[in-house]
Amino acid sequence: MLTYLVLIRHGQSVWNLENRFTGDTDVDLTAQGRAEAQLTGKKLKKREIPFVAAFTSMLRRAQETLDIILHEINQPNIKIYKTAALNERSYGKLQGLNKAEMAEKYGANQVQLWRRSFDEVPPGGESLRQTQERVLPYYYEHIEPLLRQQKNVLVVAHGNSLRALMMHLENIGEHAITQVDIPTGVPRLYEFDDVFKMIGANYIAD
Ligand SMILES: O=C(O)[C@H](O)COP(=O)(O)O
Repeated sequence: MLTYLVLIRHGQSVWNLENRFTGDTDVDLTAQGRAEAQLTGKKLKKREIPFVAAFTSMLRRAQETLDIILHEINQPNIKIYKTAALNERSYGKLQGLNKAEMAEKYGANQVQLWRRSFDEVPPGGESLRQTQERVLPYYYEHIEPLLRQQKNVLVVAHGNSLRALMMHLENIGEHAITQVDIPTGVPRLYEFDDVFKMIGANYIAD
């Protein structure tokens, strides 16, 4: 018997669309973001995976994405957990500012480091390492035990809180993670065998 973990970055948000640093600012989904969530729900419904639990952050772009998915898959007994541990990494003073304008002001290289490196701390915000230091303890305590009991789990969170988790799940190093970008609203499916060995990690295309 296989066990499944599905990670999903929320659908496109208003500030994704406007190319602004978002971090833990609570912004809404766009119409496209809601459509992405709906499509994800349809893809998951086709797989007929029975989930026992769904985890999301305290931010409404993730919660709304999860609501739309749950509506599509129609499994009313899924237990829902909301936690700030899965919130997006804080971008501190960059939040609200335009990414392209910041690249003009500080240089594309610096902006890329703030966005993708493991250790660089954005002004007043969190590095990916610091994000991982809150995401992983939550994962070990609340999510991994369910998977080890062969229970299927859904996680709807954010680009960087999920990159932090992916590093652990897929054994991605501090250098390699700089190349990893997670698309909005596309489910990533992990399959584990009955001794909790990962046997697959793929985005679900259809
Ligand atoms: O916080 C943000 O701006 C986005 O959710 C993720 O942005 P990034 O791709 O710049 O890390």
